[in-house]
Amino acid sequence: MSFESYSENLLRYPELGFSLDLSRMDIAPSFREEMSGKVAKAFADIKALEAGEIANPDEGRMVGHYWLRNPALAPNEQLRKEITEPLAALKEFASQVHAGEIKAPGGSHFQNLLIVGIGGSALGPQFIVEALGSASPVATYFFDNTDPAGMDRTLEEIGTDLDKTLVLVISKSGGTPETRNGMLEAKAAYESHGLNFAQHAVAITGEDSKLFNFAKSEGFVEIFPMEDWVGGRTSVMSTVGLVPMALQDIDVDELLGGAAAMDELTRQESNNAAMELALAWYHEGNGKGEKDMVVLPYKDSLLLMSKYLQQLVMESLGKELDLDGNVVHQGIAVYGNKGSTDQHAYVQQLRDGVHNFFATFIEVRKPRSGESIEVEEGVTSGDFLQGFLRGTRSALYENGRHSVTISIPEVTPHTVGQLIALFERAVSFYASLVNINAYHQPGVEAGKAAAGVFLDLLKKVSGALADEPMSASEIAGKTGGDAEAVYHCLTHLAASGRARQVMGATAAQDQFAK
Ligand SMILES: O=P(O)(O)OC[C@H]1O[C@](O)(CO)[C@@H](O)[C@@H]1O
Repeated sequence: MSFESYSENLLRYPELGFSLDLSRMDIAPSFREEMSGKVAKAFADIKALEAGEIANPDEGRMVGHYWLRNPALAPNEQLRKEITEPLAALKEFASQVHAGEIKAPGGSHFQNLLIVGIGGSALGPQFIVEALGSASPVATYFFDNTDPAGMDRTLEEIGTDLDKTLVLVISKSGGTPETRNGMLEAKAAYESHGLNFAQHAVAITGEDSKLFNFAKSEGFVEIFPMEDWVGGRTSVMSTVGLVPMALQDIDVDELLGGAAAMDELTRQESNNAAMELALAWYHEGNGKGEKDMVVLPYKDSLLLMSKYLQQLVMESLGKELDLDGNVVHQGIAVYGNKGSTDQHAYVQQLRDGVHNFFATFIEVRKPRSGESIEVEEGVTSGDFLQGFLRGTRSALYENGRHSVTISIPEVTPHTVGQLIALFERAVSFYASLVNINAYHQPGVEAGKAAAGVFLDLLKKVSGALADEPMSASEIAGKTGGDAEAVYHCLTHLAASGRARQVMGATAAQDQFAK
């Protein structure tokens, strides 16, 4: 590839030190021409969304995450207040915690945070603390699952410091079972140490949700609001992400400022990094997600970026129906870890194996804050990191595998804000290009409903166990439900010490008793 061609395909925002290199995507100039109608519609759509249109028609909701970093954009005064008042309150709360004006009931400063949440109510805070929290005055722990062993492990890590640990229970809906369970497990742990849970707990949730009412009645230290016009996966710049950030002493204004700057630059109709990224995704996957997105940040602190983007992209774009009700089965699969570590894991397949992906390299130009030693004559560890990034990009391209390279000067609240905004806006644009609603998640409900069916059956199966051993089919005869579903309940009860299992030659011949 000629240098001219690289240069023509390198989009730069010099004021941010940001660039987006699309040269290795091999997009013919005619493609933009072909897409011009869809692109014009996507610009009109995002304008309407930012003006407060019901952009999430299924849920009848506005989509307001772009207002969070520019409240002046919000369509009315009430909405502006819903952004600015909690922002001022959370900063004040964090400064009171840091000053020891709000402290643990025993009199110590809060030294730890335990964040209880899942999906969009955990991934943003997890990504942020990993990227920016190295100098934080508090240690942060998470319950982001209903795995009892995982919670036990986290509690063991906190150890005897539970009395100095502030719990943030985060749930927009306030009714997510995993989060409810995590909160109840945390409460039980506090009580087993003779501590009052509510006096160590803060809720971040929608007004009048189950969690809101629980927090009110128990007397939590504080409740921060979460508005229905902010989706979980785009909530990191709402109270969901900013309360933890402020407590971790990470500059929230810088994060918001970085996002606002990227928003502004990606409102323009030319030199628009978010639109170019969305078009590149469309081109690569034929507008049908035929290629997976492999995210490779060459910086350890951005390790969780692929996980964060996985939810943002896959929950937003993975849809069965388009906005006209046609079955489209849209989506883009996202996975990744970090470079150059993955060079020694799956890059072998990327280079030589099944060709079902494109790579997204994230380059952080500044290697480290201090001086570097030479690991070989004239060469530092950072030179190696850069060498591996450049080398992998070239090696992939030589074998016909495309890549995008996003470059930022260093990992700061401002640049992380830019990256989040870039991908949020690329998702908004891509959703318009393929005509889907990026802001609902009907598929998640199917799994939740099925889990409810399992739990109901589990209770019946547990009640039907007797001293006399029976097979799964015999128990199914008493409880209803199909024998396989009953069998899964029985093996789970046996594994958790609530049933006895006598193995037969086959699953159908296994016997179960009380
Ligand atoms: O904040 P909540 O309501 O607990 O929801 C947690 C997550 O669950 C989902 O609704 C579905 O996975 C996500 O969209 C959301 O971020």
